[in-house]
Amino acid sequence: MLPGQDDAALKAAADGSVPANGAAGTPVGTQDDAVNGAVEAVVEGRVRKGSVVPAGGKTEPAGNVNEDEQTVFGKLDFQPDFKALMKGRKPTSLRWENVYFAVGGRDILKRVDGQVGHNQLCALMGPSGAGKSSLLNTLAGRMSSSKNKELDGSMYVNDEKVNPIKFRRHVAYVLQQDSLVATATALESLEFSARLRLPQSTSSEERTKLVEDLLKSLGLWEVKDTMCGNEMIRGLSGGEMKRVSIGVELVTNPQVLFLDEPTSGLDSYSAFAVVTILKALARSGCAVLCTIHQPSSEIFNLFDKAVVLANGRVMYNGRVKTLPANFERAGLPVPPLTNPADFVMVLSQTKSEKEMPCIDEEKPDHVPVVVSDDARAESSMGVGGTRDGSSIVVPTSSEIGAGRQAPLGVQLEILTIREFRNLFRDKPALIARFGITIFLNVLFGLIFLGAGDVNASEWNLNGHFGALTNCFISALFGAAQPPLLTFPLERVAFLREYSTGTYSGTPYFFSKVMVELPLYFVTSLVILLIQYWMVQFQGNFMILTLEIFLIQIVSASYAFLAGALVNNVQQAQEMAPLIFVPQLLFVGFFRPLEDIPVYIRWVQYLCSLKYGLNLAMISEFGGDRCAGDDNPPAVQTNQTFQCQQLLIGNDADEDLVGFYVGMLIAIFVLFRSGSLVALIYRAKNFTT
Ligand SMILES: Nc1ncnc2c1ncn2[C@@H]1O[C@H](COP(=O)(O)OP(=O)(O)OP(=O)(O)O)[C@@H](O)[C@H]1O
Repeated sequence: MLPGQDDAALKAAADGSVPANGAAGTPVGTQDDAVNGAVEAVVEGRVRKGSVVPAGGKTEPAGNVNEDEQTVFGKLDFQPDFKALMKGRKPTSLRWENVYFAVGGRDILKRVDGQVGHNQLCALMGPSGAGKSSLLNTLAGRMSSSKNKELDGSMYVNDEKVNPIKFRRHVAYVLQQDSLVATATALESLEFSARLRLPQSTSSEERTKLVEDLLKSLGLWEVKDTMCGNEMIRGLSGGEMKRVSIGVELVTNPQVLFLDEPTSGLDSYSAFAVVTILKALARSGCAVLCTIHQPSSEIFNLFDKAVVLANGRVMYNGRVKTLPANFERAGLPVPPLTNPADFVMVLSQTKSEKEMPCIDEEKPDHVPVVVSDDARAESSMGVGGTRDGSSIVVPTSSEIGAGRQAPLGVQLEILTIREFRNLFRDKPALIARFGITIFLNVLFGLIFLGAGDVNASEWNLNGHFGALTNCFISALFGAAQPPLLTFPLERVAFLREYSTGTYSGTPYFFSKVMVELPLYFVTSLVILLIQYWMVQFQGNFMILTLEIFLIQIVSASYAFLAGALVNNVQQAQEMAPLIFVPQLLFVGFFRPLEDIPVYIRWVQYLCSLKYGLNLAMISEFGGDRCAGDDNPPAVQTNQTFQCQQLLIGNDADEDLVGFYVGMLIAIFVLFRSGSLVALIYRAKNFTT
């Protein structure tokens, strides 16, 4: 048995109350209607003894696809087969009734009903703004809570009323935008998901087998070692990426799969491959509902049924095969040689609300006619009962992100491995990071060449001090840039993984810290290795390196907090002045701190540059380090005096080294904690 399978489902399979999925292996689309009907009756009889399945919500026969599908695309060059994944699982049907959603008093979903029958693949269609994503998100338990949103309705799984939020762990949701880690291969992406989302009792052999089966069924075996890629890293094609996104969600063996426009942006063959996979999944027992825009007739015909929304109402709810006949009966025949999908989309966009048909095959006595607005509202209200019976409730913060999770230590280990892999594989970012650091520091070294040589006759304190402050200020600026973008760049992937309970925020956050600390140490070393001898600094090499390291990690803390508070890269970049400008203003160079109004002076305690520079000045100009061994005693005394005056003038007290270090550590802890809280709070309160 594969992990994640339900004991009750296995028991039901054993006692014959459900079909042994895939055992029949009946190819879809090859039977004539009589055979189809017979197979359906058999399957239906075994699955739902004594229950009446409405016409549109028919059970489809289980089995494989791709065996005899007659399409212009021919057959796929791989066999999507999810029987092993869904083995023992009772086929799932999904039904929703009376679903109502309003925002700010505006009705978005006006009490809609629909159903995905056993083994069915259902398309959710409609023009932009019709309410497709709202319905999908509602059923997936992903609707956000807020004062101005009203949500109501009922959802049933295998005819049992469920709360979509409580049912979330059995649901997989594939977003329109692929949110995969660019440097992870297809295999690693699935392994990551399997390692963190499968029960910890799953053996590594079971996990490996599951991931391999999935890669083969998704047609990804040949490209399993290719990185997902992004704009900078060449990787998988769009269709392959989409299949990886589906695979990442399938590892949990979901009962219901929702997809938001899985074919968007794909060429027709890739779209065909994706929908064929979805059909195979449906045939294996998973209820599949996906929004889709303008499918070609080839792809539309792969769907078993369609739910078409227009202006938040159901315009069509029934089988794809019978769609033309149903519209003809409603007096709206599909013109010859017209793709029925195009026809319904045009209809939904051109008819006024009053003229809009309301065809629902699932109503036992449905009469597909154009009904008046009032009558339609009434009939829809009548189906789902009253609001008292609503099972759709808004998730609370604690419910979002909650789910089956590996222990924190395992999460941290796996996330840290992924971070390190990401660091080393993202060569352009690594080269840019170190390339720019080396270039700039060589430039600084040349500009301040020999400025710290206290034995030279042309030594002057201003140049020496300028070299030191420039070294620290540039280290601060350089360190803040990458982390400022870290969270915004990874936000979509993080939210997907967090909302599916793959991991929690704390290990994610600490995995970043684990990678960042050694990285900043190496960067600090590179900075000083270049500048120390070019400038001829006088302080202890290792102490100066540690001070640069400290100022870098504190500076990164501000950037992490800013990054955790924004939604995208652009907003993050706009936050940059907020990090840098106060640092410069509260260092005391432009206006002595005691002259800054007292009610704003406290900001100095949050600015790390001041403490970092005080430490650097003490290391570089403290004691008799400015004297110069080769200088005559008078010059030694003079230079030492100048340096002591510099320390006094800048409030750098050699007795307060511990305080400065403590303040830097305190700022580090404060801002890191702040960014962790912000990250988790925003992720918990984020819903689509
Ligand atoms: N949280 C929300 N706040 C405000 N308006 C919303 C919210 N969710 C949905 N809407 C509005 O509801 C309407 C339906 O949106 P929805 O995203 O469900 O449509 P859709 O059919 O999926 O459209 P598309 O195909 O363009 O994605 C839109 O006008 C949208 O602006």
